Amino acid sequence: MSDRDLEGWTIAFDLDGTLVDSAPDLIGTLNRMLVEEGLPPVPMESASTLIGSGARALLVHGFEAAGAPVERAKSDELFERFLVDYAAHIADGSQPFEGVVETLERLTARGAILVVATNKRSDLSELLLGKLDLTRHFADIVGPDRVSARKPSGAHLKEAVAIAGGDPERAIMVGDAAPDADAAKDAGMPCILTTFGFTPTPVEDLGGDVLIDAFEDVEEAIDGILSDFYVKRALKF
Ligand SMILES: O=C(O)COP(=O)(O)O
Ligand SMILES: [Mg+2]
Repeated sequence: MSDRDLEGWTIAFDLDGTLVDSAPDLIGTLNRMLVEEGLPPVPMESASTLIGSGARALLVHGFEAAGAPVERAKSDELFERFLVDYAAHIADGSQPFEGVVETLERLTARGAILVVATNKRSDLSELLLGKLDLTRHFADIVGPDRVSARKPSGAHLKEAVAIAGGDPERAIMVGDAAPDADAAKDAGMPCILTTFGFTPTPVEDLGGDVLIDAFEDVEEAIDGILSDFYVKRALKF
């Protein structure tokens, strides 16, 4: 096996719940919004049912969880306040999951292109990854505002891979929730799912190809997917 055996392959990573445990700051901002509205905060454990589809969805589901009218959560004014507060606290408590830096370094050394495909707005994703010193690992950071349709649409993944200079036919998705698994299916990409992320549906039921309990296991999962790919291709000839 050559040292750069992942040359020509792109790995697309989801952000929240895959690369970064961003629950403390997302739920922190949500709770400040709830308290300002005279509503009870939600417990940190509710992160898994609230995070995954972007900030607007987080606000709506958070207000629902607090028993408040969702109309209020949908207001632009509240959404703007949420974004300002979150940007100011984006890396107060958020941390990369264990093994992220080492694993991304190894994948890059093996020649893979790495890209972020997230439903978190691009500017906030850049801010968070910058503060955690993770930006240097990625060819690009692609939020929903930079593509024609967000996850669960496969367009998000295919366009993110292309923006990063990769080939969508030779790409693998790594995520933690239904929007990731569904987008991968829609794009025809193999999908690796973390079991330590945020998903209201049990991760076993999302239809991922491989589940990983630790971030560093992503490398072995990629190797398994690639060997299947090359075996199938060999059988076709
Ligand atoms: O912030 C969110 O709700 C979603 O972000 P993700 O797509 O990186 O999980
Ligand atoms: Mg996620």
